[in-house]
Amino acid sequence: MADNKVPDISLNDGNPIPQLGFGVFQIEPKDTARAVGTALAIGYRHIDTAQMYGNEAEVGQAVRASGLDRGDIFVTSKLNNGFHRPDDARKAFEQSLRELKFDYLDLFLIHWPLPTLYDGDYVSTWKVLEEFQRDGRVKSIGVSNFQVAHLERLAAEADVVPAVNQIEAHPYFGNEEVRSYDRSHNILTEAWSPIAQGKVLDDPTVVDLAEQVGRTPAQVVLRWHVQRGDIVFPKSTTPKRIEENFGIFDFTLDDTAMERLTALDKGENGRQGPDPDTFDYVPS
Ligand SMILES: NC(=O)C1=CN([C@@H]2O[C@H](COP(=O)(O)OP(=O)(O)OC[C@H]3O[C@@H](n4cnc5c(N)ncnc54)[C@H](OP(=O)(O)O)[C@@H]3O)[C@@H](O)[C@H]2O)C=CC1
Ligand SMILES: O=C(O)C(=O)[C@@H](O)[C@H](O)C(=O)CO
Repeated sequence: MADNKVPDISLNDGNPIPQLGFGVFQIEPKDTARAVGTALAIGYRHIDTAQMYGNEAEVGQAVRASGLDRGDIFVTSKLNNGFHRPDDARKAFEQSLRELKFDYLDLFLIHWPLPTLYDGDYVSTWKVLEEFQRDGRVKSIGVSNFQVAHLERLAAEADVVPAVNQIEAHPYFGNEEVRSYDRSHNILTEAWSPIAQGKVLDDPTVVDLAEQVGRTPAQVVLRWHVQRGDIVFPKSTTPKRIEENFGIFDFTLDDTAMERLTALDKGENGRQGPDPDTFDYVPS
């Protein structure tokens, strides 16, 4: 059997990103260092956190406790929704570095475009991320939950093309229009909720394919994502599942299997999370 080795993908700025990472949304701060420590011990080298998750400090703690070099672990965080105004974004970014106790981040994202807030202005926010990249405190910058219209505005008004766009994607919501824009503009798609928070795992097609290839439903779905070329970072606090989700680079799905999973797409009805065109949540 082939070795299970996580490949790096080159971002449009030349920096490498491991194609599989570990997501920490909805992991309580008290459980985060243990979960991230388990992931790092298994071999994950990419962690996806956010200011909104309230667990950056514990992610930083787990990185230091791992004994690994900081430079060997790719860490992403995201600007929280209350901080789109340039001065607020500067302060919030500095707070992330303080929480993590890092002197740089590998990737920093605008978490949501919030087109109905801040007079629809995410461009001035983006220009502040360009500033962080220029001064070396973040290696790569990107966006999350940006729809095609939002990306088109950045293309027209900003200097740097986002390295990634982190969007909801899984077999029930392929998000192909945004993925297709990303692909044709050299923006790497990161698929959030890659197993739809577990909701796709008992789908009869997924179960059937898992039996055919002798893998688990989660492994089959995660493998579908990586064969589409996207980045994934499934979340789990269960050590056995953290290990299971890591084992996706030593088998392949054939074209028929890929097509059967793609055909599960329910369009907008398959979306599990908020619609980025209307989402306006700002933490109090
Ligand atoms: N940019 C954005 O707006 C968003 C980004 N994200 C990012 O994407 C990451 C992943 O998405 P997330 O929403 O957490 O959902 P996922 O699709 O990763 O699913 C996580 C859920 O699935 C369960 N699970 C994990 N692995 C398995 C398995 N092998 N078998 C069965 N069940 C399993 C987990 O349970 P348990 O923990 O109990 O094992 C948890 O309930 C987040 O952690 C975050 O980093 C997510 C949402 C929005
Ligand atoms: O997990 C994230 O990154 C999110 O943005 C979500 O928490 C999102 O805000 C949501 O699901 C709100 O219901």
